[in-house]
Formats: sequence, structure tokens, C-alpha cells
Amino acid sequence: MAYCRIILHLLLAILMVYVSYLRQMLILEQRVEFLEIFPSSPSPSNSSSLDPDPRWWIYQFLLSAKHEEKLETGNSSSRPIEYDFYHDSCPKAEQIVRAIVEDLYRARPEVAPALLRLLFHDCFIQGCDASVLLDSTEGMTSEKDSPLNESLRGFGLIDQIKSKLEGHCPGVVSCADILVLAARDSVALSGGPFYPVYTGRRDSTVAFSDRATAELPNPYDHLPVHLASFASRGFDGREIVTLLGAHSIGVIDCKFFEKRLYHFDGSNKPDPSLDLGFLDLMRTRCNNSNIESSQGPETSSPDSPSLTTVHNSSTEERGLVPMNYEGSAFGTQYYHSLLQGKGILYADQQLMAMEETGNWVRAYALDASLFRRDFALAMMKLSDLQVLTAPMGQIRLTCSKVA
Ligand code: HEM
Ligand SMILES: [Ca+2]
Repeated sequence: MAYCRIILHLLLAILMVYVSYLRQMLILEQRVEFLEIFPSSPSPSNSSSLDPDPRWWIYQFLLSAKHEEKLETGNSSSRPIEYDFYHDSCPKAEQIVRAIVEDLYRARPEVAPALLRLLFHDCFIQGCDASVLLDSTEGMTSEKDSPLNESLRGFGLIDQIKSKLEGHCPGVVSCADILVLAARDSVALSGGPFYPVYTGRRDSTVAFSDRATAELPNPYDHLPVHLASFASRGFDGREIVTLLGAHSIGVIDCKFFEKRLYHFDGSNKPDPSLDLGFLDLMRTRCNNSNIESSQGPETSSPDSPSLTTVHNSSTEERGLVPMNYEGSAFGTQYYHSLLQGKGILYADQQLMAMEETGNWVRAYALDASLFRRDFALAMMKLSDLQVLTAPMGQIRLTCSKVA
């Protein structure tokens, strides 16, 4: 009898080691696995919530070992970010963000591109630390004042989410995490892929306006400049092509591409890479009077009226046109447009100028699932750029002010 018990214990021990090994493997692979299990996002139209699929809960169960895989950040003495960081301190944090973004999106779909661009402009400058949200103070110039940030929208939406979270769990959820979560939910609501994100980022105590001015990608720069700038942040050519798929949604001010229509590269001619029919169309949408009126810096608040007037006549009067002129679907249509010489931004159309990036444009135009998978991975990578974790940084109480 005692002999049988020993064998039973031995078998149990072997089983436990095996299960723990399997779980470790699952956790290591979980990000990619998630995309294989859930290649498509929930349909924004047919559900009241963004929870993708009942299998999502099974996936969540697998993630319950959340503390086992943690992402090391730049500073070895700081805590890593992790899945479901707010599990104990603010269990409803992600749900609250999702509910607010969903409500806002239903009323004004243009919030989604605004929040996505906000995240990109934050993470690209000194990492995902909410530095872009800080207002100017006596000793500090806001990143919002940098020329390429003047047309950023969505600051008020982040404040709205933050104040709701402060009501639930004061001083717990960082503005940097809110940006990441809100962008993730925005992508899914816009028909893009849903992806898991780590949380536990902390907020910067300073803004980096000089870096924002010098380093945010200029829409008129040539492809090698963009390649170098993204490479310095760890993104390769394929990932630039992927991330620029974000230009499937949102609007653009004519001032960012008018030179392509009339005075390309210092000439009095249009950009030869533009499709001629498209050139005419864009010229009617961005006639010179629109361009004149849109040359100056943005005078409205970052959230209004631009967030409320994207698809009506006042949008046209303000010289804003949809980024993906040919269709609203997230993804492949954008790449088809580039193949036809109908990329609005020079930076977009430039993807066709080099063989490697051109090949990825072709691949994504043909294969929507490949794009969705790559986009999810690239967004996860972008969201983890150079994050601050405890004891670095702080949790701001108001996103526009240092605590
Ligand atoms: C070479 C890199 C890039 C350049 C030169 C660039 C440039 C621009 C420009 C000029 C606009 C129009 C802004 C306006 O008129 O207000 C814009 C809009 C936008 N960009 Fe980018 N961008 C780049 C990369 C990205 C990336 C990596 C993302 C996200 C992952 C992104 C997301 C967006 C979104 C969603 C909009 C629409 C914003 C809205 O409708 O409010 N961009 N971009
Ligand atoms: Ca930043």
C-alpha cells in the first residue's frame, strides 16, 4: 500500500512539472498564440462590448499566470510591466477604459484615429510615458507646441478617462497606460485587430519638446530618413509598412500634402508618383484657398471642433480629407491605394520607392490576415517602447500636469 502511495506521489510530481513546463511555454508564446487563436477583432457593430469571443475567457485563464512572464524595461532596478498589472489595485481599470472609448466612438468615430495617433506621438518621443500630454509650465515647454503635434487631437478624451478612473481608484492608473489601452481599444473598434497589452507604465515628470520637434516623422521626408528613425527605435522596414497601415483611418489636413499637388520638390509640378485622377481629386478637395487657410498653426483646442466635424462640410472647409480616401476598412485598402499611386502622404507613397518596403505593401494588399497579425504585433511593440516603471516616474493625478 505504502509502495502504491509513493508511486502515486511520484506520478503526481511528474505531472505537475509537466503542467508547469507547458504553462511556461504557453506564456512565452502567448502573444503570438493570441493572434493565431484570435486573428480577427470583434465586430464593432454587433456587440455591446469589445470582448472578442467566449474563447477570450479561456485565453484569460491561461494568462492567469500573469506574473510569470514580465517584460524587463531599460532600467534593471525597476519593476517590469506585466499583464493585468491592475488586477489587485484597480481590477476594473481596463473595463472602464474600454467602456468610455466605446461610448465616445459610438458618438464620434473620429476619436479612434485621434487616440491612435496620440499614442504613436507619445511612444515615439522618449517612450510611452505620457510625456505628450503635459501642458507647458514656466520651466517646461509642452510637446503639444511642437509643429507636428499641433494638430493632435484627443487630449480631452484622455482627461475624461482619467477622471473616471480617479473616481474608482485614486492615484493608481497611469496616464501612459490609459493611452496604450485607449489606442488598443480604438484599433479594435475601427475594425483592426485586438491585441493584449502589458500595463504598469508610469508617467514622466517632464516633457521633451525639443525631441518632439526634431524627431517626429516629417511627412515630406524621404523613406531612408523614416527607415533610420524607426530603426533607432527598434523597428525594421516591414514594421514601418505595418504601422503605417494606421493611416487607414482618420483625417489629414491638406497642408501636409499640398506641395505634392502643386510644387513638388521645389518645382512647379506635382509629384510624378501620384495617380493623375487622384491628383485632380485631391486638388479639388485641397484647392489653394483651403491650403492658404490651413497653413497656420491650429488655433482650436486639440479636441474641438476638429473631433466633431470630420465628415461634414466644415471638415472640407478646414481642409481635412480622409486619410484612406478610397475606403474606410482598416488595412488592405490602404495598401491597394499605395499600389495605385493614391497614397495621400508622401511618406505613405514612399513605401513603394524601395523594393523591400514595396514587397510588404504588396503582401499586405493581398493578405488581410497577415496584415492584421503583423499590425497587432507591431502595436504591442510600439506600446512597450522605453517605458517607465516603479520606482521611476510617477502616477499623475491629472494627465496634463506633473503630480
Ligand atoms: C513616417 C511616419 C509617419 C508620418 C510621416 C505620419 C504623418 C501623419 C500626418 C501628417 C498626419 C495628418 C495629421 C493631421 O492632419 O492632423 C497623420 C495622421 C495620422 N497618423 Fe500618422 N504618420 C506616421 C506614422 C504613423 C504611425 C506609426 C501611426 C500609428 C501607429 C500613425 C497614426 C496616424 C493616425 C491614426 C492619423 C489620423 C489622425 C486623426 O484622424 O486624428 N501615423 N500622420
Ligand atoms: Ca513620450
